[in-house]
Amino acid sequence: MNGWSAWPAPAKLNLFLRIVGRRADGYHELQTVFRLLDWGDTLRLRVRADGRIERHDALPGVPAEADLCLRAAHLLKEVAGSARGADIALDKRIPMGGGLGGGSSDAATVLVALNELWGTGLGEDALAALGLRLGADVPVFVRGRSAWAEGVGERLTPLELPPRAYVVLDPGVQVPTGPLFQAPELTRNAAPATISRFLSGAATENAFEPVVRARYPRVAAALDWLGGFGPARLSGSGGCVFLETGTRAEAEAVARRCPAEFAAWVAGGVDVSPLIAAVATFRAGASPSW
Ligand SMILES: C[C@@](CO)(OP(=O)(O)O)[C@H](O)COP(=O)(O)OP(=O)(O)OC[C@H]1O[C@@H](n2ccc(N)nc2=O)[C@H](O)[C@@H]1O
Ligand SMILES: Nc1ncnc2c1ncn2[C@@H]1O[C@H](COP(=O)(O)OP(=O)(O)O)[C@@H](O)[C@H]1O
Repeated sequence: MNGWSAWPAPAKLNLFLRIVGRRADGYHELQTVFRLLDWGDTLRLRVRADGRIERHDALPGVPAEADLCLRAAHLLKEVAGSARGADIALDKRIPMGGGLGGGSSDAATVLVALNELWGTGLGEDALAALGLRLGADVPVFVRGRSAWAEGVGERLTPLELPPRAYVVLDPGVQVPTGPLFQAPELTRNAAPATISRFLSGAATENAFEPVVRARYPRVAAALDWLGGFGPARLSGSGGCVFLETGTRAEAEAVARRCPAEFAAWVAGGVDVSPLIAAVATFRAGASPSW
């Protein structure tokens, strides 16, 4: 052991996303279903005694002040008043700007893991509130449960969903979230749905899909190709798209046929994040790994 431990930062899919209003501060009220995946990034962390927070492998195009791993570590250190620091390394697998919540999940994992490693003792509610200061998608990853979400995504009701596999397709385009929420053609006043309508299969749309389809031809092409195998959907504000299947083998059969212009892989949906198991492992005195 060299002091490093490995912590999972899973990706998410939005199985449904509807925008039902807009707050006075310009943020949108939405309803969405976050499905956590058994696949994602890995954060490697090591406590430093000198109080410094160091990032070992900067993400291309992301300056330190925008890096969500660093922002999460500094925020926790400031709020909890910890004298300790951390070395942070990230094995990045989740495509950036893909609508799979990679940056948000990385931030949540840093908050949750450093809270353990530093012994700062914040509870789940306090960590979720800190996460919300970093991004609307961070609380679901802190709480670590697939969930029905309202508000800006922070009012969460955990869901137990049937076991499903997913083919996830990356068209190779980064879609920035902010401008999409500003799109004039976005439907932002839809009638609210209910959890039971979602569970019955009657609510599966994503409000961003028509906007992203029209603005990003490669995403449209990915939806069209995957749509040949079943109802393909956009995740979040895109650009990744996905298809739900009953078994992993079905998903793998589709992924194998993916044309070279896209990248495809297969992931399983989980009700509980692998981050929860990592915390339990750490509390039992072992080193988490993923
Ligand atoms: C669309 C969703 C669906 O899960 O995910 P992604 O596609 O980004 O993964 C989320 O709502 C995105 O959450 P997140 O990516 O954390 O967004 P933030 O960083 O908080 O916000 C980026 C920008 O989007 C706009 N924004 C975000 C959330 C929201 N409910 N209303 C908004 O209007 C704001 O202009 C904000 O400045
Ligand atoms: N650790 C990180 N991982 C990914 N993106 C990050 C990270 N830190 C900051 N960012 C910034 O956040 C933006 C959106 O990130 P990401 O979570 O990957 O996409 P999305 O919001 O579409 O799910 C990136 O384009 C990047 O500029």
